[in-house]
Amino acid sequence: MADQSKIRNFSIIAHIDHGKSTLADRILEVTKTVEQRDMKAQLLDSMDLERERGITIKAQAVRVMFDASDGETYQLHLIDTPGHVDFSYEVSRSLAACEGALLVVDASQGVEAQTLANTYLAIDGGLELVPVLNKIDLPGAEPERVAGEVSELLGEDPDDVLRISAKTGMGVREVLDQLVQKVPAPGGDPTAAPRALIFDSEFDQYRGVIAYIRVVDGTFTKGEAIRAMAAGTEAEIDEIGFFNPAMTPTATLGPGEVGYLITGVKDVAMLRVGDTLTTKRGAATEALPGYQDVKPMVFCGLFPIDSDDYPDLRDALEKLTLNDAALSWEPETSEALGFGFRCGFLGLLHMDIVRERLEREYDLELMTTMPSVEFEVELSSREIVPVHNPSDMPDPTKIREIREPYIKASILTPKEFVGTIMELCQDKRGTHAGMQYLSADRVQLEYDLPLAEIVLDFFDQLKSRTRGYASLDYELSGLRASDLVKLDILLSGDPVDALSMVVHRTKAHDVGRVLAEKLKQKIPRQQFDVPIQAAIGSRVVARETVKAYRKDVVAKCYGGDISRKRKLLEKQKKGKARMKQVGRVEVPQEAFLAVLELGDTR
Ligand SMILES: Nc1nc2c(ncn2[C@@H]2O[C@H](COP(=O)(O)OP(=O)(O)OP(=O)(O)O)[C@@H](O)[C@H]2O)c(=O)[nH]1
Repeated sequence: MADQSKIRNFSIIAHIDHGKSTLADRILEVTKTVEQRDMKAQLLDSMDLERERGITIKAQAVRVMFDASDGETYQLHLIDTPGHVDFSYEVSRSLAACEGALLVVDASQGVEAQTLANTYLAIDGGLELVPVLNKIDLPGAEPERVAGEVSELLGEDPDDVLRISAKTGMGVREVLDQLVQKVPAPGGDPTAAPRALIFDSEFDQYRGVIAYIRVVDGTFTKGEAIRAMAAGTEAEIDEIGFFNPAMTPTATLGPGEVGYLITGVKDVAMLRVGDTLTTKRGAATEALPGYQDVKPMVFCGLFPIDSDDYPDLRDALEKLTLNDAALSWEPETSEALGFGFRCGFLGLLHMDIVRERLEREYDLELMTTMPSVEFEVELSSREIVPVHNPSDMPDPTKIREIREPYIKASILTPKEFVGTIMELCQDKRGTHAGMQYLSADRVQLEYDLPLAEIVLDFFDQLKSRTRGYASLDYELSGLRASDLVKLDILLSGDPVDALSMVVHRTKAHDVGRVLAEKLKQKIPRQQFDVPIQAAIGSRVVARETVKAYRKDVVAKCYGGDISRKRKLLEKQKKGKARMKQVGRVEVPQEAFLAVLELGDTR
């Protein structure tokens, strides 16, 4: 068994694009875990989608052997963490599997919102941090300034902060040397009842669920019967091993070691991230801390364009759920769109990824309705009902109170943009909750904001107002009562359920007006006039008309936007326009997402 004192478990944490994957690749090279010629760029990002989007979705864990300059050989486990706020629970579990973390900061950018959020997570988890300035090969690098920011954050001497280039490999060895000195060896009792943390789990078509584990106490051996303490799942270990970076079976994993475990279990929900594994014989009685059921935050309807595809969509969702415990769905029937599913996601990015996988891997053509959050509605009868579909909103006369989820947002920005960001936050019903200077030029703003506003277009607007310089991180802070109303859209006099939305009363008029205008641009001319109305209850607040088709009108001109969220819309333009017959009216997919563009004109 491995010498526990020579094990080091660490993650790399960084803001998106600061070079985490590149540094991980260099570490594999420096330690000769992979030969340079075998090195595929960004080996750790295994899914195609990830590589294409350039973001890390799944945590991975690689064992590397490092001959340090102190003459000792260390067994390092590098645990890669997801880089997006949607997956923050997975990040927290990956960090819980480590004693230390490399904090990578782009020397040409500086500390960003996610750098801060991850740093706080790591500090809360008691991790030892090794800060690193990356990309010093760039002409625009400002290592002195950024070292100052890092030292503000961690209290380090700025001169001790390593300066490296993950691209050229410069300084990477020194990083590992500093790491083995600073980060403590894992504690853990080899004789205690066995416990291991599942920090990630994924479904493999051939092998079933692969659980990524960090052994805390005792040992786990092939053939042994195990139990997941929160889920109650019982199974036998078919294979246990580590990543080198290929899966390498071994006989046992002991305290402090990181690896994988295969049991034949076929559903990731049975071996969930955050759960504690123990052995059936000599079982531990106390689970490791920090288990949480992840809850979906954002919901939307997914409907097949061709209603014959409904069973295929169900199959595809069932398969995806095997691999994604955070994805939830239930059948939904819409008068406008027919049979489909109401799906719940961790956030907008998660939603985008799932939708894309359904279309790409399962070859489905889908209509997506606008994203919504989950409201809590207290009826006059005091009964409390969750509502995550605007069309399910109860009759207003029966409602005592509607509560909506709020977030605490942390925004990092150069100080010149503070004014415009405050304006944006106020427009999004935010309340100011604090402001600090991180350095002479960089400011951290804190706001309490309704999640519903963030879900729509907050992030895009933040980026465009600050030319990409501001960064955002947030966490859920609870529910608050709000004066919300349901806004209905009627086409040719018929309400279209899939276009309903829940908005704040003070904004209902403006939103109704802009939405009607947007829909007018999106809905192509038909053989007859199509009146578009926005209404609160029976009160019409806005009206537009799509005039009947005339011969000289050739095609619709679709507006163009370039942000990530609107790629959703972009994509439609490339292929044939997706249309759905709603009553007498042909409605394109874009119309159902028109609400995402509201912010442009508001
Ligand atoms: N010039 C230079 N570019 C670098 C360096 N390290 C990374 N990059 C580039 O920066 C970009 C982002 O690097 P990644 O390693 O993908 O960043 P990441 O932090 O893993 O990003 P996510 O996985 O999206 O969180 C890539 O284009 C890299 O080639 C460096 O030291 N110097």
